Amino acid sequence: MQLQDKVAVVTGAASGLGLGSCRALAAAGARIVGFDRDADRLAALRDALGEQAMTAVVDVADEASVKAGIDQAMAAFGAVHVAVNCAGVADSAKTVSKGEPFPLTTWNKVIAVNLTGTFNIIRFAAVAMMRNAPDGDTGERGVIINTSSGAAWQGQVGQAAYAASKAGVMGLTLPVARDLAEHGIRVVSIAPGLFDTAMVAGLPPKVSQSIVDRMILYPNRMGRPDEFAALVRHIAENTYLNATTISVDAGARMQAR
Ligand SMILES: CC(=O)CC(=O)SCCNC(=O)CCNC(=O)[C@H](O)C(C)(C)COP(=O)(O)OP(=O)(O)OC[C@H]1O[C@@H](n2cnc3c(N)ncnc32)[C@H](O)[C@@H]1OP(=O)(O)O
Ligand SMILES: NC(=O)C1=CN([C@@H]2O[C@H](COP(=O)(O)OP(=O)(O)OC[C@H]3O[C@@H](n4cnc5c(N)ncnc54)[C@H](O)[C@@H]3O)[C@@H](O)[C@H]2O)C=CC1
Repeated sequence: MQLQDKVAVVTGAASGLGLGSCRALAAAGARIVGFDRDADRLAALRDALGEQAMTAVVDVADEASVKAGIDQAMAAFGAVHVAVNCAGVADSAKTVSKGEPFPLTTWNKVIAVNLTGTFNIIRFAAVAMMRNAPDGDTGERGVIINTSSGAAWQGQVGQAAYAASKAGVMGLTLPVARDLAEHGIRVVSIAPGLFDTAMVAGLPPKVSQSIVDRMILYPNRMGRPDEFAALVRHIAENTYLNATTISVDAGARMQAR
């Protein structure tokens, strides 16, 4: 899809990989609709991108909030062509810790944001995309890009909920792509390794340091949000990519710890 003057909804837009995606898609000429639950940092995004962007405080886990956000995007820009799911949380705990079972509140939160939240955006964005006229050459109406994680295959100690949520994102990619193919809507997920964002800054330093020291092949460093965003842009622009999950991880392979 040519991104010039298209409309891209990005969740988790106030930080990290979502913010990087907003910048990259804006640089390609798209108008940006940034969703996040963090109102203050969304204002910074709007200030940075000016009239090319609008933002809305949206909780992706909440159906009514997502519907209202997509309605706002339609009212402001008249269409949705691209949806990028980056909102996510990484709360971790061991399955049993100090004799106590994994807190179900943590499980429910991680699944609600990472998995249900992704599907909420998919559902409402797809309805909006179906209103687009098909591209004259390709028949394309839209593209949905999800963020899974290397943890979907290789979750570490403490990542049961997170890994399950990200495996869920990977798992829904093919059936949703099949559901939406007849409408000219593609669905592709990205499985990042370790990227330098607020989420990773929140991990115990021992955890992130041991990944950088021992588990990343080459280049031996964390990824930068612009390196993730370059892949988002490529997926949006390359109409032949569909129904798959692409790793961007410098060859990282997680050990137990
Ligand atoms: C964000 C992405 O999408 C990409 C990724 O997933 S990259 C992978 C990110 N990994 C994680 O998020 C791991 C999550 N797990 C954890 O943070 C921790 O395991 C936990 C907080 C859940 C439990 O930690 P804990 O209660 O200290 O567990 P415990 O078994 O007692 O730990 C023993 C030791 O191993 C260390 N350890 C635990 N998990 C570790 C890990 N994954 N890597 C390195 N060291 C680890 C602990 O720091 C502790 O060290 P000390 O004894 O020196 O304090
Ligand atoms: N940073 C990394 O190494 C990796 C990140 N990921 C995934 O990439 C995505 C982006 O993560 P980062 O940019 O690293 O994290 P981040 O913490 O920098 O950004 C996540 C954003 O999501 C927002 N958010 C959280 N819950 C929300 C909700 N319910 N509704 C709306 N917004 C919400 C936060 O406010 C924040 O702005 C997440 O899905 C994460 O799981 C996957 C693999 C690796």
